[in-house]
Amino acid sequence: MKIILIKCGGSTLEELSAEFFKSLQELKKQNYRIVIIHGGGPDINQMLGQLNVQAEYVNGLRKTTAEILEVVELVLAGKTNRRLVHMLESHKLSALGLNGSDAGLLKGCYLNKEELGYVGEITEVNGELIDSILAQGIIPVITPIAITNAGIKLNVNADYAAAAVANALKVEQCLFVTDVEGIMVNGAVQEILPAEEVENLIASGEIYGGMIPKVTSALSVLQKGIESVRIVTGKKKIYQNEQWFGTKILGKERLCK
Ligand SMILES: Nc1ncnc2c1ncn2[C@@H]1O[C@H](COP(=O)(O)OP(=O)(O)O)[C@@H](O)[C@H]1O
Ligand SMILES: CC(=O)N[C@@H](CCC(=O)OP(=O)(O)O)C(=O)O
Repeated sequence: MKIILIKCGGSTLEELSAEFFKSLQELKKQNYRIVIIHGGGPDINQMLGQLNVQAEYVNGLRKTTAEILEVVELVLAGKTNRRLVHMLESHKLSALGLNGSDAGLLKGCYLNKEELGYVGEITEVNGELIDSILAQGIIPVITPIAITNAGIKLNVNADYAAAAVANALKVEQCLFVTDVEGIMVNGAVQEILPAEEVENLIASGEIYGGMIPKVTSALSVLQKGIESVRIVTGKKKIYQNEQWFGTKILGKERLCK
């Protein structure tokens, strides 16, 4: 089974184009099974703003109090996930919204309870549940909330959640769909970026902010032997006639071949 994991960033959800959905239709016709994990940081911040709650981040991760966790789940599962599933359905792509904390889909543990509060990292993925949905030709659309063994819900950065699911399912392709056409270096979008260069680009500041968890996740996925990881915009097509768009991050072994 050829599985593609697609992470849809909150930055792009409002702007997903008809071409993007057409690409997904084409991928399905080519017998790819699609799994989607979504973000929604901007949606959460908008709601926190309405509630007069200040958003705070440490290294790009949201400090999550019990009150903020409730807002995160309300927004991500109740609004963002619903909207994305509806968009897929309106493009004739059968989709099922899933909260990561249900049926042990995403099991997790605290990342740094003292500093970040209810923020988690994923330790286990219920791959059988995902496989059973994929077997029916349905796209699972996953909200990145994990659950601990003690039944506590945790907020997980969507890029890291995507990497954990990609690694657990051993997907063929992993795509980070965002609001830029790819990774830019000296103002130009890169078609191919060797994994070795990524750390230097972070150190030099060419890769910064929200792109850092994406490339870090990409490297973790490549280390597990997944063939290719791409950063691509949702404003245009991501795939057509066996051609992929965006920046391809190339793993070390691949580069040697
Ligand atoms: N080298 C780079 N090339 C392209 N974008 C970059 C780069 N470094 C940082 N960025 C920023 O990363 C952003 C995407 O990350 P983010 O806003 O967190 O998106 P998402 O919500 O999709 O996860 C881009 O809009 C851009 O501002
Ligand atoms: C722990 C943590 O930071 N969780 C993220 C989850 C959403 C997310 O990652 O959304 P984007 O992909 O749009 O950034 C948050 O609360 O914003």
